[in-house]
Amino acid sequence: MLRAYRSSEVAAAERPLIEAGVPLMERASFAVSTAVARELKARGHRVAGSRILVLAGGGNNGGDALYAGAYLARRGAIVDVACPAGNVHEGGYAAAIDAGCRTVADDELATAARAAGVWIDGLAGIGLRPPLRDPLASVVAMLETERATSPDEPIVVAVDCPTGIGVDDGGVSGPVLRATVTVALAVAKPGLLAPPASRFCGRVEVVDIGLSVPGLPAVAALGGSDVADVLRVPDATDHKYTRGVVLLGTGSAEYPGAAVLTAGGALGGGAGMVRLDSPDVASLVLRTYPEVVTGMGRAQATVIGSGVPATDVDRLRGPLDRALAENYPVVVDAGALSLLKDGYEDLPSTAVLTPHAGELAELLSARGEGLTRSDIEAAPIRAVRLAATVTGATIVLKGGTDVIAGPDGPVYAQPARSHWRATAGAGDVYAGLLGALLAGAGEDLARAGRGYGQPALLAAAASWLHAEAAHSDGPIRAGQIAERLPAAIAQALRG
Ligand SMILES: NC(=O)C1=CN([C@@H]2O[C@H](COP(=O)(O)OP(=O)(O)OC[C@H]3O[C@@H](n4cnc5c(N)ncnc54)[C@H](OP(=O)(O)O)[C@@H]3O)[C@@H](O)[C@H]2O)[C@@H](O)CC1
Ligand SMILES: Nc1ncnc2c1ncn2[C@@H]1O[C@H](COP(=O)(O)OP(=O)(O)O)[C@@H](O)[C@H]1O
Ligand SMILES: [K+]
Repeated sequence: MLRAYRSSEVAAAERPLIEAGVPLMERASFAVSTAVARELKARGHRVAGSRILVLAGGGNNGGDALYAGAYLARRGAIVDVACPAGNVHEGGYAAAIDAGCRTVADDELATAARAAGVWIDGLAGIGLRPPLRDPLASVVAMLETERATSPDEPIVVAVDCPTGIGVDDGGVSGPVLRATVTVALAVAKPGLLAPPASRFCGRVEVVDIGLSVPGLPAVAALGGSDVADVLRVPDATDHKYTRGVVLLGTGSAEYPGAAVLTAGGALGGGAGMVRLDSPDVASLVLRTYPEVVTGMGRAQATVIGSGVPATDVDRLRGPLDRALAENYPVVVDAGALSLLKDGYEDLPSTAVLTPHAGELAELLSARGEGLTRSDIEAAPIRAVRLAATVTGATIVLKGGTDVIAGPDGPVYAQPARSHWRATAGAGDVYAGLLGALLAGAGEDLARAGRGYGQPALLAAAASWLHAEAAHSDGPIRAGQIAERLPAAIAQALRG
């Protein structure tokens, strides 16, 4: 699991170590130099003879970059050092010069940037309060133009974070120096995991510098082994009912395929049984999935709304109210979200809403919170937190990175592995899959009651599996994502 902590929490954890003389900057800069060497090696280059540009701001982030430049110069790299902020970390600068680095004047920076195969971004780290001001804003804009027009893209190694991102809120409010790899010191930061800032980070590597941050992370991203920990694996005592029954109120005469796709998601996600309560589309679903049982009956999780137009959602009130009354999890997707615009004031966290940004904007505005779709896309962490607080429910904001929050606990940010996933029906598969994971835990969730963080964790696990199943180098259909879910589960369990 990648755990991200806010800059104030990192700074507070760092303070006693620095006072005790623990050489954090030495460790951080060594880790950065190692990451640079590894990037060069991966492209068939050696450190010795490589041209490297250190971009150093006036704070400790610049210090890290300068000491890293010194290490690399000692290994034979040709290292240029640019300090465009007007001030510089003195110890780092002295070390760099001592190791043979060359200082680049401001008017030589573009030429030095073009000549270098690697840029080390130490302009600003967790001390940055965005948006970036001049002169750094102009420097970053110039470097981005340089990169866009250069025939050989440089490897950009960001120290702690790409300069310019909203480290704590994941926002992007001005120029950002896009990274190839971000070397996160000690822990990740929210902006490294959550969009839109995370889109500027490249690969995120967290390096151990002997600093741990206490408490729950603000944002987390599950990996395969975390998913394995929350999956319910059947044993010799299980049968179809104990594994979890998913009831689907999905699909309609207008959108019949959504019922097929949610059923595929639920079956592929390991439901013990899938029941379908959508008579209009039952024969179509049975043709693809004869395993599905039609009609009402007991279920440990309910999925409603995928492929159900607003004109037809009233029939879903019954299954929704029943799930809420019995405290069983319910996934409220697509058309069924419109039911929540009126009433349903205080939902439990076992109600999991799966809007895309447009649907979330509508839901929030019905609840008196005037956020537009673009406000939500610009600040998804804030939007899901707000929606979870206002509704009481667990929110899955679907997109290139799924951003998930319950009324308490961390926000989860689960990235797609391939953007070919953005295809019609992929969300239906997700809803069914999530139904299966919730059904597996349904009895426990029903007993645990309100405010319980597990639904968000299960939704994050569903996002990981969905991303894995949708991983593709070319176009993929939603039905194929459903078919690949069993392999994704097997992969998580293999570790
Ligand atoms: N945590 C750890 O474990 C360790 C942390 N370490 C490192 O310390 C870093 C944090 O260092 P930090 O606190 O000195 O701040 P930093 O990121 O260099 O930024 C401050 C500079 O940015 C500037 N600046 C600010 N806002 C700006 C704006 N809008 N536009 C333009 N400029 C702006 C600000 O200028 P000022 O506002 O003061 O004029 C100042 O010059 C951290 O990310 C990591 O790399 C490691 O060395 C050791 C272990
Ligand atoms: N840019 C993107 N890259 C990868 N996945 C995406 C992107 N945008 C959306 N997705 C995913 O595609 C799915 C789309 O769901 P949704 O909008 O509900 O579509 P539908 O209703 O057609 O199924 C979601 O699982 C979402 O996470
Ligand atoms: K940086």
